[in-house]
Amino acid sequence: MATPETQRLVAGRYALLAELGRGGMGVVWRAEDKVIGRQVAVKELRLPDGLHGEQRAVLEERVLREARSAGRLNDPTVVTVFDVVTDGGLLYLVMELVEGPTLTQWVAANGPMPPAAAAALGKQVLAALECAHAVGGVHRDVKPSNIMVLPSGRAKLADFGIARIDDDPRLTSTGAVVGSPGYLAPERIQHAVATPATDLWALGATLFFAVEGYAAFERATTAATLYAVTNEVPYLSRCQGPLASAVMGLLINSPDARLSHQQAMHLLDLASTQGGPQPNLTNPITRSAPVPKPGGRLKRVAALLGSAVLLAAACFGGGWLTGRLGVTATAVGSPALQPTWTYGPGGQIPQFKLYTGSCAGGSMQAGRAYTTSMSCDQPHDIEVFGTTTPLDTNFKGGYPGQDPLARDAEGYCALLFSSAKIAPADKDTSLRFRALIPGEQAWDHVKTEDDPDGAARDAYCIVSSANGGQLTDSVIKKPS
Ligand SMILES: Nc1ncnc2c1ncn2[C@@H]1O[C@H](COP(=O)(O)OP(=O)(O)OP(=O)(O)O)[C@@H](O)[C@H]1O
Repeated sequence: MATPETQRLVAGRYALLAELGRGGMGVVWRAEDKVIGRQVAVKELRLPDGLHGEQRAVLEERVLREARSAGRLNDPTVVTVFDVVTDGGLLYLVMELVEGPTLTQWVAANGPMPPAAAAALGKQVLAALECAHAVGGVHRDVKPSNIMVLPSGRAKLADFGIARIDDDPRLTSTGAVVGSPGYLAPERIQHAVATPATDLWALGATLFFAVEGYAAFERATTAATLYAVTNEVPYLSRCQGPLASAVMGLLINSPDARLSHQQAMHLLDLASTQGGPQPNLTNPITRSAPVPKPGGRLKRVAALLGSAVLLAAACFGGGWLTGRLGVTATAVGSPALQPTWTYGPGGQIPQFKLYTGSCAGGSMQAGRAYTTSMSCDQPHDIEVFGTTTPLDTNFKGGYPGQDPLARDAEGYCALLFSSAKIAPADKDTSLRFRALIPGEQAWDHVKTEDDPDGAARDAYCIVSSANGGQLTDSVIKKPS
C-alpha cells in the first residue's frame, strides 16, 4: 500500500493507492480521484514494445475512441469508463472500481459455478452485449477475466471495446497478437472481422468455463488452442437442458447457425430459474469437485466415456439443442453424414437391438436386422457411437414424423461425430455415419406378453468405414 508520501498522482488528479491486478496490457490500480473524492480503478496501458511512432499513435487514438464509446454505454452491467488521460507518455484508463473478483478468480476460489447461477450471470452479460450490439458496438474480448462478479451475483463486463492490436491492419505488422486465443471465435481465427456473433461465441466459451471450471479450448500451445477452437466440440458434464443448449448453441462454429441473442436469452432465462433460489455468491460455495487443470481434460473425457451416452444426451438436452433450435447436421458440418434410416417393422432396418459402444457384423443394408452385438476389438462392420432421445424425453404424443426425428438425430450425431469422442484424426474421410430413427410402427409399438419390447423412442448414431471395408477397433476415444 502506498503512503501519502510515495503515492503517485496521475494527471494531477488520480492518486494510485494499491495494485489490483495485471493483465495483458498493463497494471490496474485502486486509486482515488482527488477532485471528487471517490475511489476508482486506473488501468495503466503499456503498449507493446516494438510499435513505431505511427503505430503507437494509431493505437492510442483507438483506445481513446473506443473508451469514449464504452463511456457512452449506460448499462449497469458494463464497467463504466470515466476518463482517459496521459501522463509521462503513458495512457491511463479511469474506470468504475468494481469490488468483486473476476469470473476467473471466482472459479479459482469456489470451483465450478452452480448452473442456475451461471445462467443468471450469462443473462446479464448477454443483456449488456445486446445493448452494445444494438448501437453497433462489439466487445471483441469477452472472457472470464473480463467479467467481474459482485457479491450480490450481479455481473459487470469490463474492457469494452478496448482496442486490440489484431483488429487494425495498420498495427498487425508488429506481429504482436491477441490475449486469449481460447475465447476467439472460429471465424476470427480465419481473420473475419469481429461481429456481434463473435461476442456470442465467446460468451458460450465463458459460460462453459463458469459451469465446468476449466477453459473448453485451452491447450498447451497457442496453435493447439486455435486448432481446438476450430475443430473440437467440448463436453459439458455439469449441466443439462436449456443451459447446455445455450452453451453448445453459442459455440456453433458457423456464425450464421449460432444462436441469436433472443434464442440464447430464452434458454438462459429458463435455465436461471431451474434449481431453486440463486446461491449467494458472497460466501464461497462448497467446492463440489476440484477445478480440473486444462491438461486434465482428456482424462476427464476418458473417465466420462463409460456414461458418455447419458452424459451427452443430458448435455445436448435430448433434442433441446438440435431440433428446437434448428441446429442441423449441415450446420455442424459433417461431410461423412449419410441419409438417415428408420428401424422397426416397415423400416429399412427391421430390428435393431444394439447400444452405444457395441459393434456388429454386416454392412448397413436395407432389410438387414441387427439383434446381436460383438466385441469392437474384432473386425466389424458397424459401431453404435451414440444414442439420443429426439425431441423431448417427455414427448407423449403420437409419431412426430420422420422429418423432425431425423433433424434432431442428425444434429446430435453430427455434433458427437465431430467431437473429440470420435478418435480417428481422418474421420471425415475414413468413416461414414448415419442416424437411425424409430419408424412409426416401432414408435407406436405396444408391448404384449409374447412381445415384451416397449415403444421405441431412441435414435442411434452408427458409424462404418467409408470404403466399405471392416473396422478393426472402436472409433470411440480410449481412456489415456
Ligand atoms: N474496474 C476494475 N475494478 C476492480 N478491479 C479491476 C478492474 N479492472 C480490472 N481489475 C483487476 O485487474 C486485473 C487485471 O485486469 P486487466 O483488464 O488488465 O487484465 P485481463 O482482463 O486479465 O487481461 P487482458 O489485458 O489480457 O484482457 C483483473 O484481473 C482484476 O482483478
